[in-house]
Amino acid sequence: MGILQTVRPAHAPKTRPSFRHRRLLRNPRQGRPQDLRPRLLLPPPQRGHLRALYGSSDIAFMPYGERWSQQRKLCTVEFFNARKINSFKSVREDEIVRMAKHISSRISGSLTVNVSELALYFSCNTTYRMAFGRDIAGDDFNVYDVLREAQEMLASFFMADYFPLLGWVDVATGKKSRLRKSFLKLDGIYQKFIDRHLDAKSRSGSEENEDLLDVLLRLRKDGQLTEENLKGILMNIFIGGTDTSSSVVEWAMAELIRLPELMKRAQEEVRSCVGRSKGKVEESDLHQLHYLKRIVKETMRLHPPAPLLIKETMHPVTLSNGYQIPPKTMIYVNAWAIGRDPDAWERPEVFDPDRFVNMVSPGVNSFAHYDFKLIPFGEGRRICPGKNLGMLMAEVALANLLYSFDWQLPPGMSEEDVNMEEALGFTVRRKHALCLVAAKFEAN
Ligand code: HEM
Repeated sequence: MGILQTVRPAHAPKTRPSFRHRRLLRNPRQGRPQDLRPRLLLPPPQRGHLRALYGSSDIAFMPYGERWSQQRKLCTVEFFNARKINSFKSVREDEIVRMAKHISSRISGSLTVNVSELALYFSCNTTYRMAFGRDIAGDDFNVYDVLREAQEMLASFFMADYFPLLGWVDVATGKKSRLRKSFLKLDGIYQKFIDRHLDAKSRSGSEENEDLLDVLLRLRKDGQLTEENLKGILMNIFIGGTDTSSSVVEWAMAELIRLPELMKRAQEEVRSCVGRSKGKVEESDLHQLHYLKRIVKETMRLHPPAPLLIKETMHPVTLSNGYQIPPKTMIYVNAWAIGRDPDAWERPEVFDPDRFVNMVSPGVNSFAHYDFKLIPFGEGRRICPGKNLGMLMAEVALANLLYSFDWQLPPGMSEEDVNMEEALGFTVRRKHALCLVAAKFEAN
């Protein structure tokens, strides 16, 4: 996740109405900008434990500046672009087929489907294949566990982040060594693939067929990236790109199973637009699925995968109510609270995808029109560069779940029983896995 970002300085010319900045910086649950200050009089956290990873040489944790800007531009040109994302279309399609097969096997065994796990596997497998060009199933380590542990450590409370002089507490409680061990495991995986890629003589093919690691290795060879940059960027792709899109799918399914009318409408849309003969929803079908797209947006309003955006002021900032923020202040922007703010949204607690009908968005996946009320991908210079890929993975997975299967709650459970508690973490996943009964949809 992006850590550092400028907030427009007080003396800068206004390019947008100032209330937008106020909205961004306000915690609606508390109602006053002052409440953004950490509770219990804690000083602002430095999140040093995060920056220590690869010496902040990745994109997400690198401080704002010329180097960050060059590195981000390089990655955008090389792989966060439509052509490259499209070159992995067949990988995503394969993984959709694998997901459907898994569900069918659960149906024939009269077993429930763990939708949360399934969504995570889909995004992990897809990311793994895009990054390393090989199937996750062929490897002897459990990537899911390694990633889960790393994500947990990232979200943990470290004393040194708040009180640098008390860093010994993290050492004494064993947290620091757990963090190190967990990242050494991830590092071991990256190194293994780097070695394999360097060994493989056959990997001198065209740029068109390069996986993401090929691209990174080429950039390293050209002197545009260091080894640390390379591993840091791999970490961003795995930590930033897997949990996030899968959380959208599990929350969307949880909302829909509680509102069968909405589920039915979404299924009718996808089935009638795509037609039965096709057998699956392809990425090229997504542009017709307007209701599904509204469901995804509504899901991200209520359940933004990255609920807290961390920013740092570079200049003194004065809010329109006179509140001053000094430079070098860490600011948490609470995207979760903004999405539920009654001043911003009518009946914010209701899951209503149709609220977006009259909020015409200028681009297919653009959120810019929503006046900073919907910021699941952040905003500004550090807006998520994987936004289009993340949306694509979430939409195609959800569309296929709705197209091929009918879904029900397990026997004895009613809509009110669906537990919507959130787990603590860097990304907001469900506390309790969503387990549902699937049935293969057969057209009459
Ligand atoms: C639904 C899916 C996703 C969501 C909701 C999401 C959300 C976010 C958010 C909120 C930020 C921080 C933005 C800010 O500070 O203003 C971010 C940054 C970032 N994301 Fe994503 N993300 C998603 C998918 C992805 C994917 C698929 C990738 C890569 C493959 C990715 C890579 C990154 C990177 C590298 C950054 C750091 C950008 C920087 O600091 O310049 N994300 N993401």
